[in-house]
Amino acid sequence: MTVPPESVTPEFGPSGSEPNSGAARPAPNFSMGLIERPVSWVALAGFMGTGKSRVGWELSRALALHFVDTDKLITRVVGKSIPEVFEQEGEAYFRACEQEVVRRVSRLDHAVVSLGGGTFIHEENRRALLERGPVVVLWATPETVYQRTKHSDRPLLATADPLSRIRTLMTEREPSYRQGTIHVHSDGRPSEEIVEEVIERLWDWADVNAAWGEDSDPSEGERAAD
Ligand SMILES: Nc1ncnc2c1ncn2[C@@H]1O[C@H](COP(=O)(O)OP(=O)(O)O)[C@@H](O)[C@H]1O
Ligand SMILES: O=C(O)C1=C[C@@H](OP(=O)(O)O)[C@@H](O)[C@H](O)C1
Ligand SMILES: [Mg+2]
Repeated sequence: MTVPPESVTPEFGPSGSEPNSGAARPAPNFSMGLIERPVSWVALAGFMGTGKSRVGWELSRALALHFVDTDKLITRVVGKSIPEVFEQEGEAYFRACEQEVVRRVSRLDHAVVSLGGGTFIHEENRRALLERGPVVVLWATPETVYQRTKHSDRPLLATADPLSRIRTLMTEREPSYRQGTIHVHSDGRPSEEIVEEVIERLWDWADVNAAWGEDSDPSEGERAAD
């Protein structure tokens, strides 16, 4: 499976109204052809509706990195929407696709990777991602998730009582999400503010990594020539 060029485009928003086009965008640190960024690879995990796709896209713009949304990549490769994949191929097939995509995105560089809500639950995925680099987990209350997803077509929430489903699934998955590297709350906050916090926390993470002498990525926490 190759990574198609479409995978670097956002999955939301009409053209001309990209979420990060406003003045509040964190200033990218460009100077004399050098880009200052805390990391050159980062993944976003968390429950459905916490903002992984949106924040990931905005973060990729702020850090001048490619953007990959694993759900988008699966729909491109399989040629079906996520609800169609679930309905026609089954959830197990979708999870197998996710595993393959995780293997591939773990080998990428210069990328922000937004995962699907279930991707980080699978232990093998979690291990591969955490070995590759920092995984930022976005959090939101069940009520926020419900408000943000109620008009969407997420197959796991297509039930008579989606809020109860959200609560149950979130409780089940919480121990896995807790294993992320950095945790950021998204309730009641504009995405620009979340992106700013994520970048600050990534700098802190990169500083600590550098202090411990880890050098899995030579551009982390340094000025990287691009
Ligand atoms: N911080 C936020 N504030 C308000 N709405 C948001 C925020 N983050 C995301 N959204 C909106 O919530 C919905 C779900 O966001 P999305 O990025 O698709 O979440 P995920 O990828 O985690 O499922 C989208 O309509 C998105 O625009
Ligand atoms: O939580 C999950 O298991 C899922 C989350 C979805 O992604 P988002 O978290 O981006 O909505 C998508 O991968 C699929 O519907 C399954
Ligand atoms: Mg998403």
